[in-house]
Amino acid sequence: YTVLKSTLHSKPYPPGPPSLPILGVASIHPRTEFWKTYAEWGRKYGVNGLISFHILGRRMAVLNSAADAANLLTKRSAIYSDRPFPTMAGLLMRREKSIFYISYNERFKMYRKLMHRSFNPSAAQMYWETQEREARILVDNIIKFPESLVKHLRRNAASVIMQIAYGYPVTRNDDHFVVTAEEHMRIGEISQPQYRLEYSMAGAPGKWIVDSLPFLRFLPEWFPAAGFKSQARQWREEMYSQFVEPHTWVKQQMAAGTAVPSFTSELLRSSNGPPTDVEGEDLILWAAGGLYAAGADTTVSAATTFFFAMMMYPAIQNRAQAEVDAFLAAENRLPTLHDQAAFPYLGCVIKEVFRWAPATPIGLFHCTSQSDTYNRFSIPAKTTVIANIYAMMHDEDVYPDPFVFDPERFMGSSPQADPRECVFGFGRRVCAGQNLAETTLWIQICLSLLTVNISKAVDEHGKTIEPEVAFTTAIVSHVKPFSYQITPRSETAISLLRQTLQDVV
Ligand code: HEM
Repeated sequence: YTVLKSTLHSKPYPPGPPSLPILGVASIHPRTEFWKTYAEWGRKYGVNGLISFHILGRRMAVLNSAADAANLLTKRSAIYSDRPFPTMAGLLMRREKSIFYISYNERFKMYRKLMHRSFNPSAAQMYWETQEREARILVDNIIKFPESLVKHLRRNAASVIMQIAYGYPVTRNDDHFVVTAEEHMRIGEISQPQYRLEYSMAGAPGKWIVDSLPFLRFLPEWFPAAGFKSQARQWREEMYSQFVEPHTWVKQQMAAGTAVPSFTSELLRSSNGPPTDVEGEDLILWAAGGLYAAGADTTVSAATTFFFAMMMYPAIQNRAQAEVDAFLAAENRLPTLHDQAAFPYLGCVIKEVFRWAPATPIGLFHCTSQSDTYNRFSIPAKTTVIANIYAMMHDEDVYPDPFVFDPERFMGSSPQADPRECVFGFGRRVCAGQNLAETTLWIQICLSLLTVNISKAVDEHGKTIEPEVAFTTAIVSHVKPFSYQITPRSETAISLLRQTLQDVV
């Protein structure tokens, strides 16, 4: 059908790898780190990296260059700002109001307005105290229990997000709200049904026959082969209650006069926010509900990459530590988010963390709302459009020696392009929490550099264990588990840290 359509078209689709009728590239599509394959296909078959292909009839276009992403996703955002909407994980689970799935419509614009009001760089300063306090708790935990580094990073990200979204402090690893939010991410909030991804029970390809044969959705729930319908209903209800429970908690806190300022409480309270009638409240509930899935895992991925990179590049760790040590010596206090400008090298380290191993290598998929023509190619309506952020961040023309972790790229009189222009996505769907992500990471990284060293682990014969540089395949990709050693440093910084933590208690 697609082939026929292509031949009938006056303009061809962008070129792509060899493809079979019906199956498309399904048989040659890799299961892991397919962003590397997309980059390769872009070089082999593409026009400046632009390629397209289909999988089981669904047309996909991959943008391997930042220029194409800017030209289409940003400059033509009126056409390129929808999201693909899968049958099982989207339609049957009624996720059309989810910030990840919602089309580019009036309700979507309201979400973005609410998030912008609360998360723009100046408004987001209201969360700085929380981010700073949580970062101090994080570092204290890392010093005490270094073997659980990633667990601490997870708990920290969860706690920061839950406080931003609901003013809800997470004090235990088995916190009810966090456990259910994690479970629902696994079910499928940012699942992409074309792929086998970690967080995609609802979106796993081939798992739900209704994704291939959408008309089956009309079967009644009791029909023998329609088990997917009751599963969808159960997940839909569970995921909805995951949004309702913390929202209701905020309302109880507000009624009792004990609510701390948060995204939800400020909007429920604000006179110039949306009217808090049933409809307005539903908007706030769905906007806040997406924050955990969007912000927790991504932040953990970037923070873990930071520790991994510092372990792999000790000279860079030393140089970043020299900068934070000089601040401590001059000021005799711990840095806060107000001090960001005093750490130029640290700023470059963070940019390089974003570039070297982008947390979302293929971003979140966009979808065209109408057909378009780009250069001499046709991009039909309902094409899934993938920005290959990984490829853009490893483009040798933009970043020479792209696999080397080198913050100096961003220094001097002709710095290389700022990765933040790409790693947070594009156009009207660009990450709504970019500033929050950057500040959370900044304070975590700054305090970690001051207080701990990370180095490669040593085996029982005293031999250094060389870690593999390997990443998981998922919408949010993580460096694979690695051995390391963490040791405390700077007694002055640690005693200042413990002092401030006591003040908090
Ligand atoms: C290192 C951390 C993060 C990275 C790398 C990241 C990256 C991204 C990317 C690539 C997208 C998709 C953009 C597109 O479709 O073009 C996105 C969307 C989004 N992000 Fe982030 N993000 C991070 C942290 C956060 C945080 C902390 C929050 C909120 C507190 C957040 C909230 C969102 C939301 C709500 C969306 C959906 C926007 C939409 O569909 O309109 N993100 N993010």
